[in-house]
Amino acid sequence: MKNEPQRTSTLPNGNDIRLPWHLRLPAPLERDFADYFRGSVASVTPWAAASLVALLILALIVEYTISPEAAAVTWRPRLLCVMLIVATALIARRADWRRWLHVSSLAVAFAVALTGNWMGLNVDHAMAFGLFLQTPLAILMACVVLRVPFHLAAVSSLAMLGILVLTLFGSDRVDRDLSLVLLLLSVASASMSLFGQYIYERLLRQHFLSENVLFQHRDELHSANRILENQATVDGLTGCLNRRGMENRLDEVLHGFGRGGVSERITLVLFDIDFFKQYNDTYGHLAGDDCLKTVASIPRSMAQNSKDFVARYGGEEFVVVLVDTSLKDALVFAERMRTRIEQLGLPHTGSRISQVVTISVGVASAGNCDNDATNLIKCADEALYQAKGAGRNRVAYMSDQGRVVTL
Ligand SMILES: Nc1nc2c(ncn2[C@@H]2O[C@H](COP(=O)(O)OP(=O)(O)OP(=O)(O)O)[C@@H](O)[C@H]2O)c(=O)[nH]1
Repeated sequence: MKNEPQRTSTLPNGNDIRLPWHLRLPAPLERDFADYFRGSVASVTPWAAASLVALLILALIVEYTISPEAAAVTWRPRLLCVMLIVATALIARRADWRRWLHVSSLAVAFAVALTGNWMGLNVDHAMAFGLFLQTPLAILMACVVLRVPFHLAAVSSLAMLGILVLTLFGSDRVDRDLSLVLLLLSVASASMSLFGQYIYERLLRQHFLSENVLFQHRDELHSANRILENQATVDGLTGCLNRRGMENRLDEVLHGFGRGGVSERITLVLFDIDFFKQYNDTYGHLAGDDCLKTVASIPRSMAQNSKDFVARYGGEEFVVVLVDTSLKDALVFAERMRTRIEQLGLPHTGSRISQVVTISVGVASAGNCDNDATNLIKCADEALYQAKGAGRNRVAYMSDQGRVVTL
């Protein structure tokens, strides 16, 4: 047996699209489709209008060639129809007028149909009977050329056929048999054009639905990508950026600010929990995880600028990047963060320098470290190493002269 490919998406694909016979879609989709339909019609309306105008002018030339007297009667209604067609073409060009497009197209169709009937009764020539056939022509035009929606075209066709019946059978001028032939011809061409319009609209709706499904698939894919990207750059335990996320963001801010020429105002604060190995050994790994979460929450609550960010650089090492901050302000930040973590009073009996959890901090400014991410981290790491060496639970920084100073 042939293996069917496994479907992972819950969204429908092209084969799942089934339209009801009446073609109506659920309300919100139907509204979107109406806009989509008008948009697709608007692009062809000027061409349709041009061909209709050409047709009417040709009809007038033919009428004039056959009978100049007849043309003297028909040119005015023809001109009225041309004016309406031009108005419709203009409506199609303006997006804010397009809601009138179908109304205007129907007005054109009715004008051509009714003037045909009127001319049929008033032109005193054998060809006058042919003018009654303008009624099906108008239906055809409304349905196919100007692409009026099927339900509107169907109702209008019925109305126009009703008018044709009244005109033909209400006048003594037209022979009964001829009236019947004209009516049957009209019904036949109206049915054909309506059928064509039904098929066209069905295909258009199916195309619209396929596109809709495609957009939904695209959105689903985008949000899946966003989730994956988030998972790839965020640390699951603390909710801070992970190392990869940090490197991306740091490059971004360094380059972004570099363009503005102020990347020296980016400072990097690197800190590490003192004797964390002993913390794990004393309280267990789970308690160690809780400790990491609590400690990380302090710089996160302190970072003010929306571009600042906190990242977990390694096991119990964190980075805070302060954007548009001088080294002096960053040192104030670092010292305050160190104090607040100490003041949390998280018991740490395994620490050799305190009874509570403390951190050591290294600070470096991009201005002092070549405005480069790798160098900036290296400078901060050097400062952190010195802070550890100087007894831990303190802040050290890389000075302008490239020397590490411990506070
Ligand atoms: N609970 C927990 N522990 C972790 C995690 N990641 C790393 N660690 C632990 O963090 C400890 C880091 O130990 P060290 O690098 O020796 O650092 P330290 O004990 O803090 O020593 P100093 O930095 O010199 O004060 C190791 O014991 C790791 O197992 C984690 O996600 N959860």
